[in-house]
Amino acid sequence: MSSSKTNVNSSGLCVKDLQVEYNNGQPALGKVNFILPEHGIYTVIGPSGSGKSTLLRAVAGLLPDYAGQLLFNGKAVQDKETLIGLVPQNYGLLPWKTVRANIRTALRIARPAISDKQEVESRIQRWLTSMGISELAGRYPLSLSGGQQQRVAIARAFAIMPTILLLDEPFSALDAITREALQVLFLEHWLAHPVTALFVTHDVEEAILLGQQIIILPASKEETPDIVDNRAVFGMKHEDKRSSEDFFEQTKRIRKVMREKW
Ligand SMILES: Nc1ncnc2c1ncn2[C@@H]1O[C@H](COP(=O)(O)OP(=O)(O)OP(=O)(O)O)[C@@H](O)[C@H]1O
Repeated sequence: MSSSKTNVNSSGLCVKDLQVEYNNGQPALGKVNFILPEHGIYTVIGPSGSGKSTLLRAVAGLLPDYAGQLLFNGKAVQDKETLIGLVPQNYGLLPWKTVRANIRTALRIARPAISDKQEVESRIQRWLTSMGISELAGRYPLSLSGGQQQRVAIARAFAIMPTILLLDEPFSALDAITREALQVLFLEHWLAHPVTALFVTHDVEEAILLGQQIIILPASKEETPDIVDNRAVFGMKHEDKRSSEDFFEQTKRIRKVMREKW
């Protein structure tokens, strides 16, 4: 997508001419432009080292330095009003706190205005129930399976109601069956509570199943990312996606870009 099309006044997350170099002066992320509309979800794929995590770190406000602009509804994403939720690959749970306390701590930090204890507890309970893990509330993260820990991480991310939800390969450490179950669960929750989301994955199928648009980062920092419109597949019933002609066509389209640019 060319930078001229990236209008900084658009609503949603506007990434304009974003480029990142770490201290060593090597480019970590080539020039990226896109607009993720509010309540939209885009997936990001790219080869190892192409800058997927760097892109998320920049949006999360974790990088002191970058070139370009990062705006949400016209304001800098670092603005206090923009609450960022992050679901990392390694779940990011506090091992010394129970499942319930993990979510409670996140709420206390991210949503200090919700001070009513009962409201906090009922919100935690609601999310634990909807992620199918209420019986795990008193357990510690390290006593849980990877899939269970990731359910907790997702419950926690949705519970704080972030302005932007960033997911960094959240399912890549899981076995195929658990992964597919969590894809369905995540999508159901996202459809019910469509938070503006950027979802990084290594997996082409996952990118097609979960993104309205798919941002494909190239291996070379000199090249422009490709952005593939995936609304046709995204709009289907989840169980029909994989067997559809559109899904097959998208797979071919993305693999072609991978052959040329990875
Ligand atoms: N803290 C850092 N300091 C210096 N260079 C870094 C740092 N973090 C990442 N890089 C470099 O920036 C580039 C992009 O890294 P990044 O982790 O964003 O890629 P990625 O696409 O997420 O890779 P992977 O799929 O392997 O996780 C790589 O060349 C990496 O070596």
